[in-house]
Amino acid sequence: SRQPTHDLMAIHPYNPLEDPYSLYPHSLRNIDELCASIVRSHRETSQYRVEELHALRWKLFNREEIQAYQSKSVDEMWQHCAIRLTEAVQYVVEFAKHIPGFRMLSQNDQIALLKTGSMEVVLVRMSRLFNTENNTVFFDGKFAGTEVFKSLACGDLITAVFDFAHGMCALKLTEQQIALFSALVLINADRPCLEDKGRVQRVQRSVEFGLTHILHRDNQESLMHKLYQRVAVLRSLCSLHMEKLRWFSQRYPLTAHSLFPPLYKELFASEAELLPGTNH
Ligand SMILES: CCS(=O)(=O)c1ccc(CNC(=O)N2CC3(CCCC3)c3nc(-c4c(OC)ncnc4C4CC4)ccc32)cc1
Repeated sequence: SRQPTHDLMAIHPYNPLEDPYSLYPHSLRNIDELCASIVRSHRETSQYRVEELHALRWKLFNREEIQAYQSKSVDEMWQHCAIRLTEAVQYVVEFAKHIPGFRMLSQNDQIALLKTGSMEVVLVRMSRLFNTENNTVFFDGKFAGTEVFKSLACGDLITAVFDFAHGMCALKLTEQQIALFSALVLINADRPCLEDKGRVQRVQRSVEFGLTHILHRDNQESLMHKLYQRVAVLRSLCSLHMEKLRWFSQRYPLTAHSLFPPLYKELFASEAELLPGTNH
């Protein structure tokens, strides 16, 4: 039976006879072109190429550098991380803009999808920054273990992020599979506050078809089910993050509301907090 929370990965049976193009009136001639444009967009906006990360994988923070991170105050470290995360989200916004069909959606729906999906895509992409051999993540130019994030005072969240990344790395996804999976995480017709759900659904279906097409071609249809499960973990990770963010904003209101990068107000502030006139 279809579990309601996982309809994002509704299994779309691969039917080679069905011409995907006939289903989705896109400017693209066929499903290969759709996949190619999403993969190209992922490559151009992935912030770090896997080859670069591989070359840097043993560049670790030394004792002094770790000490420096750990002696930051909670709000200093959150602010420092916020800047890094905002950079990562901006690349995801660029990625979204080149997903065929995304720009055809209304401004409101584009913001609504990014508001709820950009953090999820950042987390999927973060799994590419992991070196599972020494349990470190590429952060601030070097590879960092969980101890670097101690002063964030949210060890459970960091542990959950590291665990999620290990789970993603275990799937050994190719860049093409990560590209299509990221697009599918973003284009989700069940996100709240969508004006034209039907239109988002059509774009979602074409991306779903692209992912099943790629997995069929790679002879890895079994991955779909595992990606299915990853989406559920992503959701819980993001709600844990929002919970920490609420805790942090209450404890350090000044930092959260004035120092967090403007993207915060754009993407994460609740409607009530949005400055008048910035409503889309
Ligand atoms: C989104 C733009 S925004 O609205 O302005 C915005 C909104 C919220 C925050 C506060 N959260 C935060 O800073 N977080 C949370 C998390 C850890 C849990 C989930 C992602 C994280 N991760 C990183 C990060 C990495 O950021 C690019 N890159 C590698 N590693 C890491 C750390 C292992 C977690 C760096 C900051 C960071 C900041 C900014």
